[in-house]
Amino acid sequence: MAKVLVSDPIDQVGIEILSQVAQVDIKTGLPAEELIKIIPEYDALMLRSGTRVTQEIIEAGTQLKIIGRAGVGVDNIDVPAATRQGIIVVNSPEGNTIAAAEHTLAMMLSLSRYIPDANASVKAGKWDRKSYIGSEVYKKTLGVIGLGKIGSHVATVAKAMNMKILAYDPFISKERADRLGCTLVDLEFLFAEADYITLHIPKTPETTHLINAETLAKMKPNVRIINCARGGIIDEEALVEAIESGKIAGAALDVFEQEPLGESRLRELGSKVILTPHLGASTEEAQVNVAIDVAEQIRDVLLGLPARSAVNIPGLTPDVMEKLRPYLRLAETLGNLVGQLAGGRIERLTVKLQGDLAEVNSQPIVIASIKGLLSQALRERVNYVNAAIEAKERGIRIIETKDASVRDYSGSLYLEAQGSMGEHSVTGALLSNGEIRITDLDDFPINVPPSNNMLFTLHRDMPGIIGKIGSLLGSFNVNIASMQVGRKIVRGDAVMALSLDDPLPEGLLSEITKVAGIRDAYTVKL
Ligand SMILES: NC(=O)c1ccc[n+]([C@@H]2O[C@H](COP(=O)([O-])OP(=O)(O)OC[C@H]3O[C@@H](n4cnc5c(N)ncnc54)[C@H](O)[C@@H]3O)[C@@H](O)[C@H]2O)c1
Ligand SMILES: O=C(O)CC[C@@H](O)C(=O)O
Repeated sequence: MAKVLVSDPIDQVGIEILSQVAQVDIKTGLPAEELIKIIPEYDALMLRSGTRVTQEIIEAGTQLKIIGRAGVGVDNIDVPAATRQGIIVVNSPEGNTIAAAEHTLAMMLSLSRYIPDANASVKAGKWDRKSYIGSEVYKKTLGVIGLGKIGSHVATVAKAMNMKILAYDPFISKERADRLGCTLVDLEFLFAEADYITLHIPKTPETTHLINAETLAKMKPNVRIINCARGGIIDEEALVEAIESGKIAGAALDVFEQEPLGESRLRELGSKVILTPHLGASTEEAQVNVAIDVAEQIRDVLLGLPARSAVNIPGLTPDVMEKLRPYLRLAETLGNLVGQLAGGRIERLTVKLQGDLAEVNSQPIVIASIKGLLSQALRERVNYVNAAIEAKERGIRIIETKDASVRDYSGSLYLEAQGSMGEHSVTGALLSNGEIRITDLDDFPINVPPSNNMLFTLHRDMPGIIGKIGSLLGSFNVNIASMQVGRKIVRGDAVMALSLDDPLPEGLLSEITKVAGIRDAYTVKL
């Protein structure tokens, strides 16, 4: 039975889903060394933001097939390291959107009305109504940085509170911003105009310390900043100075450069600052949503099904995957075949989807073709996750084309590879019963099923040559299962495709190439 390690607190509903297919061990708060020690025995790892999945942990996870992040941000997982190792990383892109957006709005209102401090004061026995004169958000300007899922919901609710919304997001269209009632602006304008600034962007090299001494200096003195996105987008030192010196009015932070927050001057800024311990996703509803979303994906992957929200492979719904599965098999088989014909060092692979196949999502088929192409070199190390990256690292140029006008079969796949043994092409199609047929080799029409041991020859179309090859194979006790010849013109060049019951013995291939009229011969294992 597969084994899943749950390394952060996850809602019970997720554990129940995982338990349908795996032994589930819940071990939260493990130090990194401990995790490295035990990870080799697990097929899957499920976590929240509390576990940092480093390259070292990933490399130790030799059995790992999937890492599931019960939440959105995967910045606590070394995704490139997982991709290199062929491990799928999945998340829950929408499960906690509302929770994080509502936390943001709660922070904005609490900051404006000093609610945490006023509450603490009453609980301390006081009745102080003078110290907590707040300000309204009504008719104020909210600057939303990052108009994705959470930013959009924040903007929609803030709009209903009659706030004017400015948004900065270089990847969002004006039409989408218009539909949300937001004005897309550049950062300089947003900094200069906003009374509240809220961050809803991922932490990337470009967004790290986006809010720093220089950008803080461009803001209004009454501005209040809310960060429920990721620690490190704000330079905390610079923020503390700006609040202390009165350059800005305050900040509400749910996320920090270091989590848990250690010693920090942020704690000393009184009612101008609200701090919560990364609670954006902490609602019952969100925790159920993300637990179900991610546990289901882990379960499916352990059952050999696709994941719907993989961050490092194309996400495919099970019904689309079901339809594509026979074509993925076709692509892998042809990739493997053309890779062996073209030789070890492949420089280029062209993948052409023809006929009805030109209508489907090509990305998985291209990836399957690459997987097949690299399978001789990498064996089980290559999979759908790392095939593209492995090809890139080997400098293989991938060209993808489509031609809906090819109508030999309802859909066919053409692969052409340039490698150390020259350029070769193969075409294949599926019969109505799902069987694969190789329908073309180096532009010669044939019609053969793939088999474990195959022999292909390029020869002159002349009497006796087929018999000679047959006798030669017979003299080495190799049984022929099927044989097909393809030619374009009579007595011109032709190809012969043979399925063999036995592998070709050492030395036989060079004997075959010596037969008069044979130009080339290739043996292939599929
Ligand atoms: N506090 C929490 O518990 C909590 C919960 C959920 C999500 N989050 C975080 O909130 C953030 C937003 O999540 P989401 O689900 O809305 O993500 P999303 O992907 O839907 O939206 C992110 C938006 O940021 C934009 N963006 C990317 N780089 C940008 C840049 N340099 N400048 C401006 N915009 C940029 C993207 O175009 C996108 O529209 C993420 O960092 C996520 O990790 C935090
Ligand atoms: O796990 C959590 O509670 C935080 C989740 C949040 O930061 C996310 O990115 O989804």
